[in-house]
Amino acid sequence: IKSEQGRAAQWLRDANDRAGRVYYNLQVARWVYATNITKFNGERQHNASIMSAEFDREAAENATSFAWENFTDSDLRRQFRKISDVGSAALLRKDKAKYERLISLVTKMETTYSEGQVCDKKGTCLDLEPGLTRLMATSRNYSELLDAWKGWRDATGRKIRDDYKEFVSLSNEAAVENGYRDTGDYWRSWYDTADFRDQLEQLYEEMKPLYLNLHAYVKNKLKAKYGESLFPPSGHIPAHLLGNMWAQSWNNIFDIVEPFAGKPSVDVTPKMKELNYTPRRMFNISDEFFTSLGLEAMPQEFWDHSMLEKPTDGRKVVCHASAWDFYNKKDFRIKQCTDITMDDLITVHHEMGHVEYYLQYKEQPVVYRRGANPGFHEAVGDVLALSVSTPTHLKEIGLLDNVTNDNESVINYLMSIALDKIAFIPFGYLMDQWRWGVFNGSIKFEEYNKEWWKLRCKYQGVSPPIHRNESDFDPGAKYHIPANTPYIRYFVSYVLQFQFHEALCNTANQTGPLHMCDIYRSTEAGAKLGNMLKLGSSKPWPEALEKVTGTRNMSANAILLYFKPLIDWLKVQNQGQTITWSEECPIEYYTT
Ligand SMILES: CC(=O)N[C@@H](CC(=O)O)C(=O)NC[C@H](CC1(C(=O)N[C@@H](Cc2ccc(O)cc2)C(=O)O)CCCC1)C(=O)O
Ligand SMILES: [Zn+2]
Repeated sequence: IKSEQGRAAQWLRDANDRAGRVYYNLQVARWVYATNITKFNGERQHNASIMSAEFDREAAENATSFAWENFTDSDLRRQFRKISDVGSAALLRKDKAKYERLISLVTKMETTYSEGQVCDKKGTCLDLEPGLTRLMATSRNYSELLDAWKGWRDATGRKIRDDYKEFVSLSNEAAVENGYRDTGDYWRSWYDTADFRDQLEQLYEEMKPLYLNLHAYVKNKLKAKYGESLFPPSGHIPAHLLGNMWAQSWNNIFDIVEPFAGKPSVDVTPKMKELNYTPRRMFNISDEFFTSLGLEAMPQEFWDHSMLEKPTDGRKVVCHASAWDFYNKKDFRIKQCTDITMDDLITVHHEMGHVEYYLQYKEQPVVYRRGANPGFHEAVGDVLALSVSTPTHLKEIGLLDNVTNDNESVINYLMSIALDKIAFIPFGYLMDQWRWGVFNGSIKFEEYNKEWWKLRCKYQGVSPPIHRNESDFDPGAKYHIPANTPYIRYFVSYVLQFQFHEALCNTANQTGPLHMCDIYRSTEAGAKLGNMLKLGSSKPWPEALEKVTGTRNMSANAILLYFKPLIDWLKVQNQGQTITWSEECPIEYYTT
């Protein structure tokens, strides 16, 4: 068995090298398409996807010539197990035409989404970025918001409803061919956790009281702003009033909900514009934070080849921000239609967190160049952003003139962070509850939209501001559905990032309250984080988590500790109020 293991190890080294070259070509073709949407580039991307899938399938087939399950070397076994899981490429073995249809459906849906526009009566058309995003963030006109909200869903979700139905059946066929019950079963396998769904439910329940209190407080402020009569008696908040196209983060309505007026503003967007910030400068700030921790700087190729702004030469691009690993240990990029806002400064850190992970695990075999689980990959940048967002840090980089940390300022600050992090929790949870239901057949095509709104009303406490029916397809108006990008990773990340933040703050000897911690320039914290990132997916994720936090379990304790002062304050604010809503959506699904 020894010599066979030796032979297998050699085969693995070759397979990983070949994989690197194949994935490089795939990423280049995908990048060219995403930064210049044309028919030709679409076909080129399609062909590269086929070649990459053929490679994966063939590698999996060749792996079966080794009795790897009996190997004594656990690392060899782990690599073979990962190489044997080919994902949707399993459909190639059964029916190549079906596989081609599957990937062309995803490209078609994602392109429809990326080209979506809303045009007003005068014929001025807005893209999602920056036009509609800015409108949803800054307009305080109920019907203007409603037109944008409805128009976006008409321009995207409605158009891909039948494509999505076909996609679901092909995706499930591939999952079954790959040895899973359905696509959701396959996606959850990446967490390698038997009671994963129960753990998620438990975490949601632990954070629910904080969300209920935030929801009640924000609803009261919105009623004062827009008028009680526009809110359904069921207790839901109309989904278009929360400063975001999907009501998934509410930080853009801070001015409406601000607890204490007259304090130094925590929204540094005006200051960024006043200082003539450029996207490049935003990326330099983020890069400097990473190097202050002793982590890797963005390489020169990153600055040479990234797309940091929406092109002005007429090219159609996928504006949805993304980070790219080209699997050649040299080429790493970000594509972002960066707007000069605090929101986008946070996103810059989020995307650069992905690239830092790529840089830290680039010496791993290709098969391990992944997050310990997908939630880890989503948490890296957000951990640093928690430090960057503190008033003391914003002052240090010149985005805040003065810092006051009396109790009222602390509540204002925690509110601004809660509007992003707590508001997101139910949305991050429900996105894949819907999709897993669609994939396992419990949500039928005829009730896609009804079931979507059931989850939105139940978990988020938001309701549709106008009547919806089954020719609408509102999940399709959220990027990750047409782009077929799983979402539970973000819910997991929002839990993990506070566990990482707490652990790294301790390592950085930050003794104050957790919400004021800034790990900037702590090379000890950076080393602890970097050593975990270097693992990639070479070890089970509880082991990676333990390396940073000392525990092997996800826990909501860190996020609850972080927001403790706000929780106490909100409970006082909401005394005597009903902080829940009826589980069902408002009967008529619309406001009179
Ligand atoms: C080649 C490729 O696909 N690469 C992957 C990375 C990888 O897998 O290696 C990738 O770049 N994915 C894109 C995706 C983009 C964003 C996103 O979609 N965010 C969620 C949820 C959220 C929102 C706010 C926030 O602060 C954190 C999360 C949303 O917008 O709903 C948009 C803005 C932020 C992150 C991303 O970066 O996760
Ligand atoms: Zn991400």
